Amino acid sequence: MTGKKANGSCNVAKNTSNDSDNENRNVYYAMEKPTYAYDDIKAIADYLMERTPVRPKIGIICGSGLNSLADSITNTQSFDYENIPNFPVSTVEGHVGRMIFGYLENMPVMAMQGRFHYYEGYPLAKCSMPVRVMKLMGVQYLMATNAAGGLNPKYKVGDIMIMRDHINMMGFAGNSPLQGPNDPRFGPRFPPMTNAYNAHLISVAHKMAKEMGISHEVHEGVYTCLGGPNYETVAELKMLRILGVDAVGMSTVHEVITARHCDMTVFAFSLITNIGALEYDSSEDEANHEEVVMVGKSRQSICGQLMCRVIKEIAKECQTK
Ligand SMILES: O=P(O)(O)O[C@H]1O[C@H](CO)[C@@H](O)[C@H]1O
Ligand SMILES: Nc1nc2[nH]cnc2c(=O)[nH]1
Repeated sequence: MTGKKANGSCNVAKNTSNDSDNENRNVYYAMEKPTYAYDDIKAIADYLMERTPVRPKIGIICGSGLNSLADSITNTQSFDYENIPNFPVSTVEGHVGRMIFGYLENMPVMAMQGRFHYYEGYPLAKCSMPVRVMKLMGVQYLMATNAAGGLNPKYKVGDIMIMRDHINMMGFAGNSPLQGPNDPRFGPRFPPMTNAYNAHLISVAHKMAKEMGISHEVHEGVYTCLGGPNYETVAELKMLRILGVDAVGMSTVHEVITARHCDMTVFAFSLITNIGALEYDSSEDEANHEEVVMVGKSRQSICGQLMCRVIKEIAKECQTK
């Protein structure tokens, strides 16, 4: 099954016409609602569960240009974000704006083709709200991907950085997806982040990279998320490097915090789509989103293979449990 037709009922939307007035209203509506209470999120999860028989164990978030990570999913059913009541909409090129349900390596999965970013105007809690929808649908593992600028001098464009850790720069400034009243049905008020990224899955990913013969282009490092949408200045990049950042982007950290808060196991990686310019005269090195999306598209097959192999290992482990 593919798409809205197979689903039959996922066209039950706030707006059924797609003229630009309605589109604008949808965007406005999605931005208007600043936070989601447990019941709001449960209503979204219920809406989806009433329309798909898939009970996902793994949630995937596709980064910029990485939509086709979801292409290997079989028996798919998809829901455009704009047709899911109270769901935000994707406004960034390279983010399709669709939730796919189906099976990967025999594991039931749901995949977001398109995520939400702070710079789009959404508060962090809203950016990562879909992670809580995943949780309420039964997801135990979050696999997040992103496009990022490389800061570690060993990294080259097209390399993959398995996320070992992150530095929550936006958190330093008092901005967190967990800000506001805590609902203990999701998790504790003060969740630890020491082991945010699952060490076992990191070692599985290295093993898989070795089997694929791509170990030389797969690294392990520290990611940071800045608010964007502008890319960094030279001074900012130099500072981030001193702080121990290997790759910089505008996403993922809030999703991971939200996932760990509700006790999901997290695996994440960055595709290095550009190299952060540490010199003023290197104008040809200036980051641009077209290049980011293009590199994403050119490397999505290899990223997809790595992800599928990690999922295959999770599937094996789930069978023996
Ligand atoms: O993190 P993802 O969504 O992959 O996208 C990254 O690429 C975009 C900038 O080119 C930003 O949105 C940044 O976060
Ligand atoms: N902040 C940031 N996000 C990115 N996403 C892809 N490349 C970059 C980058 O260089 N900086």
